[in-house]
Amino acid sequence: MEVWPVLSTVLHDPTMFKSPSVFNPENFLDENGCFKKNDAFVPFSSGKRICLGESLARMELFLFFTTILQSFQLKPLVPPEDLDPTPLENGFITVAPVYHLSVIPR
Ligand code: HEM
Repeated sequence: MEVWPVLSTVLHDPTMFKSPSVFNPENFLDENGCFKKNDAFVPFSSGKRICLGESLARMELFLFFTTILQSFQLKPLVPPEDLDPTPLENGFITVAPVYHLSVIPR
């Protein structure tokens, strides 16, 4: 028997996330605006087949984004309220929409 784990059902669980279908940092904040660990956030899976590269990926993402944010100011070309971050579906996976940014050295 084959078991296919479908992480998207866990990552979109309405009982675990305030707004599971939209990008909302409040999904990870408590009532005081402090970071709150959510056990349902398992993008690297869990158990025996958990991602072997999790700590490398987390380190890379941290270094990548902190380096960019320390060195540049990022500005959208349109008012932020006009941006729609809803992921695009291609029938198999969802992908982030394309954005154009102005990248200004600090
Ligand atoms: C943001 C980046 C990444 C995400 C979200 C991610 C996510 C995942 C997920 C969900 C699985 C489990 C797939 C399953 O259910 O079988 C997995 C497996 C795996 N990942 Fe990643 N991964 C990332 C980056 C990396 C990197 C950087 C490496 C290595 C340098 C890596 C190496 C692996 C390996 C070897 C497995 C297979 C583990 C096994 O089946 O025993 N991943 N990853």
